[in-house]
Amino acid sequence: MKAGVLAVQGDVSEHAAAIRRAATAHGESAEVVEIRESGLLPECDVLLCPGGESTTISRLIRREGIAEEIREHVAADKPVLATCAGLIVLSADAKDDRVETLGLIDATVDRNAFGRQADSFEAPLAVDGLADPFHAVFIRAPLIDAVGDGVEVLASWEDRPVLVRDGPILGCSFHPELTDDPRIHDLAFFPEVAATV
Ligand SMILES: NC(=O)CC[C@H](N)C(=O)O
Repeated sequence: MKAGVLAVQGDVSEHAAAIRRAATAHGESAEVVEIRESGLLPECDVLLCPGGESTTISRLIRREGIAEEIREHVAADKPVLATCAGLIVLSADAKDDRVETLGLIDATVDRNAFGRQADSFEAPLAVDGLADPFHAVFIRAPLIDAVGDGVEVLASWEDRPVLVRDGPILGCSFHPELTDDPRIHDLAFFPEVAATV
C-alpha cells in the first residue's frame, strides 16, 4: 500500500515506522510518502495525520493546497488515522480561532483539555474491539467534547471520548505511534485483522 504521512510538522517518522511495522506484520508492505506539498496524496491509499501543533498544521495544509486533497481522500472513502493535533485539525470545531478545522470528523474538541491538569500521562485504555487494554500515551492531548450521531466512540477516558470513528477516519487523542503496539494502526488500516486480536 502507499501510505501518505502528513509531514508539514509533527511526529512524522514515528508514524512512518508504525505503518511500515503494521503492514509487515500482516504480510503487506507500506511505501511511505511524506506529504509536504499538493499532488502526492491523490496517489496514496491511506493517510496518517500525526500530532504536533494544530495551529501550524492547519495553516500549512491550506497554504500548500493539501487541505482540499484531504477532503477528496475522505470523500473517496480512503482510510485515515488522525492522532492528537491531526484529530484537532480534522474535527468540526476546535473552539479556537487559530485552528481552521476541516470538518471531516463530526466532533467538537477541546485542544488542551488535559494541559492544565497534567501535560502528559500514560494509561491503559479499554478499546472496543480489542481484547486487551491499549497502553495510551497522552501528550498535551485534546479531549472530545461532543460527537455527532454518525460517530462511533471506541474508547473514553474519564467518560470523555478519546478514540472515535467517523466513516473512513479513525481519530484519537493519544499517540499510538509511540508504542510498539500496532493495534490502533490495525483498527484504522487493517480492520479485519484488528477484530481478531
Ligand atoms: N501532541 C499533540 O499533538 C498536541 C496537540 C496540541 N495540544 C495542539 O493543540 O495542537
